[in-house]
Amino acid sequence: MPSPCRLEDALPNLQASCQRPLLEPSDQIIVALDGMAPEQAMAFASAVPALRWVKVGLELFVAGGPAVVQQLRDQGKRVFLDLKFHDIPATMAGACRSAARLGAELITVHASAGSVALGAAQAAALESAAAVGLSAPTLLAVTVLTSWEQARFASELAIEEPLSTYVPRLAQLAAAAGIGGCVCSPLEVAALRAAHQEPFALVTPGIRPAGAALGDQQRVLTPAQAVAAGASQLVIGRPITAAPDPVAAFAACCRELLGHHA
Ligand SMILES: O=C(O)c1cc(=O)[nH]c(=O)n1[C@@H]1O[C@H](COP(=O)(O)O)[C@@H](O)[C@H]1O
Repeated sequence: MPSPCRLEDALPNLQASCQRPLLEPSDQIIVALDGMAPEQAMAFASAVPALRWVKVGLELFVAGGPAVVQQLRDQGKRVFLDLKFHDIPATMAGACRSAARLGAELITVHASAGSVALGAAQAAALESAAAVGLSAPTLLAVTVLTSWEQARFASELAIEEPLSTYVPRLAQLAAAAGIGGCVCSPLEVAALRAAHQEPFALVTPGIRPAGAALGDQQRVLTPAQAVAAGASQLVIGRPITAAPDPVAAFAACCRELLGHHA
């Protein structure tokens, strides 16, 4: 994790390279604020004005709670609250009711919770946001985590169906329950996009710029490949946040997408 000072020092370079044409790519990239204490996450976000979307995951939320979401929103950031709810219908609904009140615009649930739980979660999120005068968040159903690879998924979970049909099956379940989009590997985006047109959102983690370390990710593509396949937005964490120069790494991802749009 870089010090906020270094980020601030590097900021003019980012601003110079992030003029108007970069706005669209910077709307497509969601930076996962993992591996940071709440105060570091706040410093990171404020040091990168071109960064529009941030993801608050389990690690940051458990450490900082709902205040983290509010503080990021106060900085003008759009928040993806990624707590991956997976529970019985009543608990899923209650969790989404509370999450929607925080002003998160994207919220994750697990598709494998099933259609009753997904429907209850969706209804609760809509009702709760409306009750406090907020726009309804988009619920995203996580299909199969990008850290799974086919062979281990089959052997450990005893699910023999190929991911190439299992993931679309979960996406269909979510869409039929009224969920607004899915989280999937970029490898599955093209098939899901063929079946589910916009505005159904396809958000893809498992993004690795060419040459970046895979870490625990298994089903990956580069930023440009993921967008070319039909991803709505990309979640990128360590390739940016653990880079020697995170500001430059963010700008490089934006430029890669600009090249794709050109
Ligand atoms: O829901 C997610 O965001 C998610 C789903 C998934 O299948 N795979 C996955 O990596 N993620 C999240 O996306 C981020 C990826 O981070 P990096 O691997 O560091 O780019 C992490 O915050 C994960 O929690």
